[in-house]
Amino acid sequence: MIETSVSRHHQNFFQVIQSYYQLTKPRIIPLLLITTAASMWIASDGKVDPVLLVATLSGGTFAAGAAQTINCIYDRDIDYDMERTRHRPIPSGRVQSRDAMIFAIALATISFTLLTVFANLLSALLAMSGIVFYVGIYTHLLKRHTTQNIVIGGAAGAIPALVGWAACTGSLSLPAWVLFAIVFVWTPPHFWALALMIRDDYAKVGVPMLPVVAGNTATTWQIWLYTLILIPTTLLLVYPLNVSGLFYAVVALILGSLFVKKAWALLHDPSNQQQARSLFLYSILYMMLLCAGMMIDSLPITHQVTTAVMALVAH
Ligand code: HEM
Ligand SMILES: CC(C)=CCC/C(C)=C/CC/C(C)=C/COP(=O)(O)OP(=O)(O)O
Repeated sequence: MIETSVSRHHQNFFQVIQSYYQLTKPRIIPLLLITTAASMWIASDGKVDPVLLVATLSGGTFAAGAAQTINCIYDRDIDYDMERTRHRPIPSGRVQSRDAMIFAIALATISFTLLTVFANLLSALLAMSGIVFYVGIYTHLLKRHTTQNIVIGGAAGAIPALVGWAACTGSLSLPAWVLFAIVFVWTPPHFWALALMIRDDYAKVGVPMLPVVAGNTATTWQIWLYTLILIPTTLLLVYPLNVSGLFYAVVALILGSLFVKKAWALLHDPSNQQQARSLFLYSILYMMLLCAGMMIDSLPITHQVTTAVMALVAH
């Protein structure tokens, strides 16, 4: 079908490496890793074993790379038709589907091995379930069939937080599920803000992304509602769970207020591409800084400083 063998034969070694690298959609992976790291920091009270950290983040990287590669194979038809995705390695003919599948299986195998050997079986199985969920549930079952595709599919992107927790503790307790919920609730505003900007691309290939089916106004309402749920969800770590403290609470509230402000502006101007773009970019910065806030908060020194400051204020 779309695959051509033209360009494949004209690539030098580095271009081949680059093509395989691109299959993993590498720009998204760092943020997935930041959520994993934040989870690990909280799970181990700010004292993460460096070997475990490196092994878990590597395992997470390979699993996410495998998931994205299989997604690239599955979606090659629509990727070819959309401007934004046309130049990906498979639709542009630089990598064959069969080779990409071998690459994905290799990545998944390395991931499973790393996580089982250096962390534990639970974290390895969770990472594999992330691949299965992203490919089987999101890409296959939902993406082309329902406007709720990314809401339910967003669970895949929230699994790395569980992987981090499991790697440190060997189990999944309540805080792990709150971290999962934070990424889960964050995903709809993150993605729909972008979908507002590239609505026509999705419409062209018949992917029923919310703005395509329900329109801009309905989408900004949904973004607004998820944003309102997101803020209290982030605070569950402070109360009632008490695994994060004052520093994180302040960070979460400041970052959250800005999110609400941007979602509110978009709600009142649903067709403003600039606002949508601003919210999309901010969603990424938000998740980075929120996770950084969790990590800093979990450090013993932060606990000492905030306790001292509280004591001063109380006097
Ligand atoms: C079902 C859930 C999600 C969908 C459908 C989605 C979709 C997208 C899309 C289409 C892009 C634009 C990428 C491009 O231009 O090639 C994007 C960008 C991005 N996404 Fe998501 N995303 C989801 C969840 C997540 C999650 C869970 C994370 C990490 C925690 C994440 C992190 C990012 C980042 C960091 C970018 C910016 C990449 C860049 O610099 O271009 N996304 N997302
Ligand atoms: C633990 C583990 C392995 C988890 C996997 C999590 C994972 C890969 C999440 C990615 C979410 C994401 C960026 C979807 C892109 O959607 P899309 O495919 O619709 O984007 P596109 O339109 O750019 O193709």
